[in-house]
Amino acid sequence: MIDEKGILFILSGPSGVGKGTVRKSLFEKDTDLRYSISMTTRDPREGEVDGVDYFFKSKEEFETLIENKKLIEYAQYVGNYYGTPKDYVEQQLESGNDVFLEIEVQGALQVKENFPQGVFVFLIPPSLEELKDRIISRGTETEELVRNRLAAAKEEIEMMDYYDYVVVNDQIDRAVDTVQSIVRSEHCKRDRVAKQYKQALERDES
Ligand SMILES: Nc1ncnc2c1ncn2[C@@H]1O[C@H](COP(=O)(O)OP(=O)(O)OP(=O)(O)O)[C@@H](O)[C@H]1O
Ligand SMILES: Nc1nc2c(ncn2[C@@H]2O[C@H](COP(=O)(O)O)[C@@H](O)[C@H]2O)c(=O)[nH]1
Repeated sequence: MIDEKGILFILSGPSGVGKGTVRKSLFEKDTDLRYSISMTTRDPREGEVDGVDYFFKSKEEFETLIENKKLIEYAQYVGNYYGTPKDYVEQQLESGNDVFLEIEVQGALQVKENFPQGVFVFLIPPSLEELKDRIISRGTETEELVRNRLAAAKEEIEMMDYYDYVVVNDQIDRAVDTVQSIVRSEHCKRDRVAKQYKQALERDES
């Protein structure tokens, strides 16, 4: 059995582009991925469950997590904190499992500093008008929050050059297939496969 650390996949993109929709559909197809449930201080939306959609925290609890270095990244986004739990991600990667993060851009850039070997995927909408329609039609944000999220979206889209892959989420099935192909092809990267073989050969010789 070849042992190797898991791959960290990071999916980013502006609010409303469809990250959650793509991720849920991908996870129905690829059961080997592990989703890292984020921490947030925002209020749960209708139907959201603590420990499934997010770990919902108070501002004080979140700031304690920051102080105790329990997050691999965190960001303030449109008035709330969001962050990725360190222990879960590190344990899963160490056990050889691939981990999937769905996070905004400031956080993704922090992850890139600490996990440069991660695979960074940016999801973009077919147009800004379509993005606005998607946020509004989801029906979860006030008018003010829609405006704030769209303002953030414009800055986020400018950061797409920092990503390894850019996927247009025009049709959901096509976007999911593309992200799944990225996951598969990362497993076939020559360096990764060569390293696995080298480790196995070294073990055989010892
Ligand atoms: N390809 C698509 N075509 C049309 N509508 C879509 C598509 N992908 C997602 N949507 C819809 O767009 C809305 C926003 O999707 P979703 O909540 O997945 O976005 P998100 O990027 O995860 O947002 P956030 O970052 O705010 O959590 C949802 O109503 C979803 O059904
Ligand atoms: N930096 C991080 N961003 C995160 C994390 N979890 C989610 N997010 C992103 O925040 C915005 C808003 O999310 P919403 O659920 O309020 O719509 C969105 O872009 C998420 O992807 C995280 O752990 N770190």
